[in-house]
Amino acid sequence: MQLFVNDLTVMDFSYLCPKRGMVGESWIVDVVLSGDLNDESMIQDFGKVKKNLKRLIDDYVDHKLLVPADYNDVAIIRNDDEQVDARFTCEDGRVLQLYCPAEAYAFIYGESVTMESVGLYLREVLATHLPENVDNLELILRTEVITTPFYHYTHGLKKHDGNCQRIAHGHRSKIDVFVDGQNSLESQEYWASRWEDIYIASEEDRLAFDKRQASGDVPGDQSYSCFAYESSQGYFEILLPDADCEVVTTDSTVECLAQFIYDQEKQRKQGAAVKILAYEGVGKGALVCD
Ligand SMILES: Nc1nc2c(c(=O)[nH]1)N=C([C@H](O)[C@H](O)COP(=O)(O)OP(=O)(O)OP(=O)(O)O)CN2
Repeated sequence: MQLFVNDLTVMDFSYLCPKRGMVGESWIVDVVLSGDLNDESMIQDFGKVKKNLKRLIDDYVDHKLLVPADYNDVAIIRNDDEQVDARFTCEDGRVLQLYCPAEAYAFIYGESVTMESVGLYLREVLATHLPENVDNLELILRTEVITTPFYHYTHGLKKHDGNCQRIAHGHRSKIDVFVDGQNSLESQEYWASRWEDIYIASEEDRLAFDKRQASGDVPGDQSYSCFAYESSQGYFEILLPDADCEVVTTDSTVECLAQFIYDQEKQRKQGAAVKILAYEGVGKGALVCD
């Protein structure tokens, strides 16, 4: 007998990719449990499946930076104070470096982070938390079907009192733009291109290179920026190429990003009526209009 739960949760995270750099993602999780019926004539109470498995997925992947532990150009140094220094060099030589509390990362076996490698990692964790009558668990990871332009972004919300304060977590997000009441595919494509695999930083978090806590030089081949902040989970620092960043003068909540896109579109469309629906992952976001 099998029990399924679709849309168990959405994992919002970022990962380091040899080709793309830092990629924000939102993956929907479905689960299938196989086993015998228990005393309640259930494989497991849906309430328990949802609560327990979602908590584990939140603990092990959600809002973390996923690092492919077997990639040949990643250096990971765990310091005594539980800060982890992760320096990742992409195939084209770009360096991405983070210096964050250990719980901000998940180290995934394999040379790259894929649905398959994350599925194996999670399955191993979840399998040890199943009741005795359940003998197998299948995880299905998938992305939202989006038929219009979308982008992948990574950010951190230093003022958030939960895990969104982690400096490198992200989302795969749809963007809807209406100009004079009409859907503007041109604007949507513009933002999907501008924010393809982007890191969104706040100007006030910029850190001078000589104040960095992470080890290693700033590469000299292209221009880099460093951003850092202290929040309730600890000290977070990131170094990355300027070409991979959008630096805003506000926080990067979805409300602020919708306003940023709105302001830019008002300039691009020279006074036309503009309406923006900016998403943060799946099924939620902020709306700004005239
Ligand atoms: N009003 C806003 N609330 C939150 C924002 C925001 O921009 N505006 N942003 C965040 C975080 O960035 C976070 O990544 C959002 O993720 P979410 O999955 O919604 O958060 P939870 O894990 O708490 O929700 P689950 O349903 O458990 O996945 C937070 N809030």
